[in-house]
Amino acid sequence: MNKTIIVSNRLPLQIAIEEDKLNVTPSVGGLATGMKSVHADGNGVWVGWSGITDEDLDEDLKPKVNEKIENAKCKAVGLTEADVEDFYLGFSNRTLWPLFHYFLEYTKFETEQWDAYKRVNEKFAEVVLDTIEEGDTVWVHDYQLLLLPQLIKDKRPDVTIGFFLHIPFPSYEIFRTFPWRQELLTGMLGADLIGFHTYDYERHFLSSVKRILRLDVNFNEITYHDRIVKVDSFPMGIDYGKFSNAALVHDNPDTKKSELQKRLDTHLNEGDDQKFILSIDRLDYTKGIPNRLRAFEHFLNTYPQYKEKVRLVMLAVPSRSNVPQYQKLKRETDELVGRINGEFSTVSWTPIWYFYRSLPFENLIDLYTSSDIALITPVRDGMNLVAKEYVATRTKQDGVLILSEMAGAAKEMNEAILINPNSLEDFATALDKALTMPLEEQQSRMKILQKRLKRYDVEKWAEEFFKTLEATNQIQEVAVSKKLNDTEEATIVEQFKNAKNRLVLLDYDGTLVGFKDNPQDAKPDAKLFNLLDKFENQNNTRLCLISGRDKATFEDWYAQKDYDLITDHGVWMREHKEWTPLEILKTEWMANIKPILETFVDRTPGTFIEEKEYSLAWHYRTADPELAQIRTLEINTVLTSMVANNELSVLQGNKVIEIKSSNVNKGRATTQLLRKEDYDFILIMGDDWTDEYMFEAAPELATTIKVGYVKTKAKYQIKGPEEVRQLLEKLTLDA
Ligand SMILES: O=P(O)(O)OC[C@H]1O[C@H](O[C@H]2O[C@H](CO)[C@@H](O)[C@H](O)[C@H]2O)[C@H](O)[C@@H](O)[C@@H]1O
Ligand SMILES: O=c1ccn([C@@H]2O[C@H](COP(=O)(O)OP(=O)(O)O)[C@@H](O)[C@H]2O)c(=O)[nH]1
Ligand SMILES: [Mg+2]
Repeated sequence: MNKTIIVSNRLPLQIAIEEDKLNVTPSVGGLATGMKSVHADGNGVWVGWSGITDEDLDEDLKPKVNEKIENAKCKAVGLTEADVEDFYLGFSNRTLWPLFHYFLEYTKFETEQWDAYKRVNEKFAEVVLDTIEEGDTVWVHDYQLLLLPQLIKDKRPDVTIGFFLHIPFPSYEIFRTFPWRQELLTGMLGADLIGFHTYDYERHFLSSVKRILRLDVNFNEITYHDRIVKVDSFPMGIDYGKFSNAALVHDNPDTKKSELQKRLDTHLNEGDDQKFILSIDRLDYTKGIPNRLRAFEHFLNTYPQYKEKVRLVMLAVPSRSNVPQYQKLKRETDELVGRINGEFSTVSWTPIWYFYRSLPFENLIDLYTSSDIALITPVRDGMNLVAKEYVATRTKQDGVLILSEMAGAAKEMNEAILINPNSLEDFATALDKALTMPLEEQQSRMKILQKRLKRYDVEKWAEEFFKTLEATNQIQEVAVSKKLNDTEEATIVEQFKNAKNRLVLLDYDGTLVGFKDNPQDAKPDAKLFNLLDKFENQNNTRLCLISGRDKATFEDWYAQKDYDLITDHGVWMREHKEWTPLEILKTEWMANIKPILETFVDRTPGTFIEEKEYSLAWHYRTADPELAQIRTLEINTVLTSMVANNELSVLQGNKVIEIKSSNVNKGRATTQLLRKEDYDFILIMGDDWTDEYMFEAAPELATTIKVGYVKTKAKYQIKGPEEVRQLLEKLTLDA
C-alpha cells in the first residue's frame, strides 16, 4: 500500500538521555503539534531528528531509542554535535529564521554553516530515499529542509513531492540579500507543489522566482525544465476537536482539577472583575515578548482602574537557548518582568505571572479556559496556532482574542481585535476594548471564528494539500504529453539512416544554444561547430540554420562555414556562401518606430533595442519581469495603429518583442526551401513562438520537435539545447 513520508527537522517526539534513562517528550512548536494528528491517522512514516546526537548514542542505547522511534511510526536521521551546531543552531536558526522573519540585523551568513546545511539536507535525503517505495508520496516541511525536494527529485523523478513552509517567505528585497538565494530556490523547486500559510508569502516567493531564477510564472504555476511546479496557499488549521473536547471535559464539574487550575481559581474568586490576560509562545524574538511587556506597562499607566484586577499570565516556552539572540532575549524578558512587577505589585497583586517552561497539554487547557483575553502579538509569525487553540477552547463562546496583524493567522481571524504590535497605543486601546466588550459581542465574534476553525481544521488542511498535490500530477502529464521517448527517438534515427535526401532545419537561439543576457554573447561554441561540421559532411544531407538573427551577425559567425542560413525570420538566405533575398521589404517605417521604442528603453531599465536590417527588436531579458509585462502591453497598444498602416506585425518572442513586416516569417521561408528539392526525411526543431510557423508549414512526413515544454504544433517535445545536441550527435554517429 502506498504511503506518505512526512519529513521535518524535528520528530513529533523528542528523546533525551537523563541519568542514563531515556526521557521521551512530545515536541513543542506549531509544526509538530499540528502535523501530529495528520500522522497519527494516516498510514505512513515520519522522518526527522530524534533530539539525540550521534555522539550521545552508544551501542547500548541505540536499539532502545530505535524501538521508541519505530513504535511512534517514525524513522530517525542521525545528526552529530557539529550538525546540530552548524545546521540547526547555525544556518537554520541564525540565518534562515531571522532573515525570513525580517530580522536582518540578527542574520549571519557563514559559508561553513551553509556547507553544514547542504550536508545535513543530504543526510535527510539519504534516509528518505532509503524509505521510498514505488508509489509513495513525500511531504517535506519547513525552512530547515529547503534543499531536500531537489535532492529527492534528482534521484527519484517518479516520486510526487510536496513542500510546505511554516514560516513567512520574505519579500524579494529581503530574500535577494542571501548569498545562496539561487540554490535555495532551486532546492524548493524540486517539489511538485509548494505550499505557504498565506497568499502574501506565496506572492513573495513567486516574485523571487521570477526575478532571481527568471523563470516563467503563469498565475501560480512555474515552468521549470520539464515540469510544472504549482504554488498555493493553505492556512494551517488545528486539531479543533481535540481542543474543544478537552475544554468540555475540563468544564465538567466531575473532572478533577489540576494544581495549576486550583491556583488560577483562587485568584479568579477574589472578585467579579478579576481577569486573566494570557500569552503563550516559544521564547523567540519573533514573538514580540518585550514589546508586549512594555505595552502592558503602558496600559496600566493609561488605564489605572485595571490595577489589582487584571493579570498577565505569560507562558514562555524555552527554545533554541544555545543561540545568543535567544539568550539575550531571555535576559531582557526576565529584567522587564522584574522591573514591571517591582513597579506595580501590591501585597495582594502581582501584575505579571511569568512561567519559563513547557507545560503539559492539560495545563494549557487550564490556561486557555481560565483566561478572558488572549494577547497574541508576534512581530512576525508564519501562522500562530496558539491563537487558534485559544478560540477552540472557548466552549461558552466568551472571551476575546487580541491578535497581531503580523501573524499569518490574522488573515483568517478578522473577528479578533487585530493590532499593530509596534504600537503601544493599539495595545492599550485593544486591551481596554476587550475588557469592556459586552458578552453578546464577544460571542458573536467567537461564533464566527469557531465555525471557520472547526471547518478548516488540520485534517482538512492536509487533505486540501494532498488533493492539490494529486492534481499537479495531472497537469504534469498534460504539459509533457509530447515528450520524445526512446522508441520515438530510435525511429527517427532509423528513418534518418534510411533516407536518400535529408533536410535538417534548425532554429538557433534556444535550440542550439541557451539564452544569454546579451544576445551577442550567445555565439556558437567550438563543440557546436564540430557537431554541425560533422552533419554538413554527411552525404545527401542539407543543413540549414533558420533564425530571427540578422544577416550581419550570422555572416560574421559562419563566414568560414558552408551551412545554409536563413536570417531575419526569412528575409535572407545564404546557399553555398551566396546571399539572396527571399523577400523584398520596405524599411521606411523603422525611422518612425525606433524613437517610440527608445522611450520605452529610457523608462525600462535593463532593456535595449536590437536593430536589424528589416526589423527592430526590443529585448527585456534583464528587466524587472513585472515592469516588463506592463511595458509589453503598453508597447502593443502604442504600436497598434502604426502596425496596421505599414503592414507590420509585432512578434512576441522569448523576452523580446520584434516589429517586422507582416509578410515575413519562418513558415514562408520554410515553404520556399521545401520547393527546391524533394526530401524523404525532414527534421525541424525550434523553441520559440515564431518557430511555430515552421511547424505549420511542414509536410506530414516531417519530424517536428519543439524545444521546451510549452504548448506547440510540433509532433514532439524535447527539454533544451543540451538534448537537441545529443539527438544531433546520434544522427551523425548512426548515419
Ligand atoms: O524545532 P524548534 O527549533 O524547537 O522550533 C519549533 C518550531 O517552530 C516553528 O513553527 C512554525 O510553525 C507553525 C505551524 O505551521 C506556525 O504556526 C508558526 O508560526 C511557525 O513559527 C518552525 O517553523 C518549526 O519548524 C519548528 O519546529
Ligand atoms: O508548553 C507548551 C506551550 C505551547 N505548546 C504548543 O506549541 C505550539 C506553538 O505553535 P505556534 O504556531 O503558536 O508557534 P511556533 O512555536 O510554532 O512558532 C502550539 O500548538 C501550542 O499548543 C506546547 O506544546 N507546550
Ligand atoms: Mg529560438
